[in-house]
Amino acid sequence: MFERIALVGIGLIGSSLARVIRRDGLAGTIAISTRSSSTLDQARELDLGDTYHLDPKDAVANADLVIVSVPVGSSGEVAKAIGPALKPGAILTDVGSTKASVIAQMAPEIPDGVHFIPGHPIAGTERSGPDAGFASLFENRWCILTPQAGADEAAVERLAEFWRRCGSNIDVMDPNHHDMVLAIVSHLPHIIAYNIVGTADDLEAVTKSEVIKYSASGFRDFTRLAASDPTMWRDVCLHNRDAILEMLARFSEDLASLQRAVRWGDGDKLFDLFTRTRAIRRSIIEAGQEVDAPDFGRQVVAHPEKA
Ligand SMILES: NC(=O)C1=CN([C@@H]2O[C@H](COP(=O)(O)OP(=O)(O)OC[C@H]3O[C@@H](n4cnc5c(N)ncnc54)[C@H](O)[C@@H]3O)[C@@H](O)[C@H]2O)C=CC1
Ligand SMILES: O=C(O)C(=O)Cc1ccc(O)cc1
Repeated sequence: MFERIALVGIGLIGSSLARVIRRDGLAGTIAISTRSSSTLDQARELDLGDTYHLDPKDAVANADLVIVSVPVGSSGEVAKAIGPALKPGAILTDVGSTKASVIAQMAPEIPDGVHFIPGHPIAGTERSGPDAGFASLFENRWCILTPQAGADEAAVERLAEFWRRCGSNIDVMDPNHHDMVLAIVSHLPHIIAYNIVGTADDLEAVTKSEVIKYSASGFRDFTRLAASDPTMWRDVCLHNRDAILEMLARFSEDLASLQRAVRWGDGDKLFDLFTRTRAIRRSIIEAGQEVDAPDFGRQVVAHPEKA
């Protein structure tokens, strides 16, 4: 699909892209760049690309697709570094979990003639680093593109086709809407998981050992999310602040109402809520979304659009 693809950042997402691009022959050459030489060495040992560069300018020069896969707080710094080296007509995209902030950081650094089309694959795990990636990560998952008004339609379609070739379905969305939706479906669940595991960790040592011993009982599911990369999630919290605060406010109100139902023994209220939420999981399964994390055994049902 592309002569040369440059991957800036080669962690879980960058290395999964490298693997699927190589497996399916989506590029003539894969150029890899990352900040630390030890991570770059790791990528080389894993044979993820064709050329390896500590200076991202060397990776993006002559690339017709550049994919930035770094924590969202580093997007501006990366854009500043690569901006002057980007080829006119190239497509520049990212995979960041927040979109308005990434656009605000990157757009001013992009020269005219380069097609900047932000993106976000809704696919991942709690693992990080070049050895965590796998080629099938994006299969049957959504990838959201948030092009700015006036973006070149042919370039948007070319990027959409790239993601389809990686196995994903495409949605196009306004960046602020993206940030609001992702705050509730992804950012809040991670914050809640970090919080509950942190609360358990604050308990006395004796209780803590019981927490580990009996972790099969619900707590375990939270520990997977709470094991996610601290840098990535610090940046998500700092860069989707308003939407996360809005969702946390609603969450806290609902939690207070649940607390009241427990205190006053309002069984009907509890039963009604638990019945409503059970139906949500059923609809996720019916929509063909994966319901278990890869480590716990994948249950993937073909997406209806693809079936
Ligand atoms: N982990 C996940 O499940 C998902 C993550 N994302 C987004 O993808 C992006 C990357 O996340 P992961 O691959 O999971 O992270 P990761 O921690 O596995 O990899 C991050 C990579 O970026 C590099 N890096 C960090 N700062 C850099 C800089 N200033 N210049 C150059 N390279 C730099 C690191 O060396 C590493 O190679 C993040 O923006 C995240 O929000 C999107 C979807 C899912
Ligand atoms: O591991 C999980 O359950 C995830 O939720 C993965 C994930 C993390 C961040 C994203 O922006 C998208 C997907």
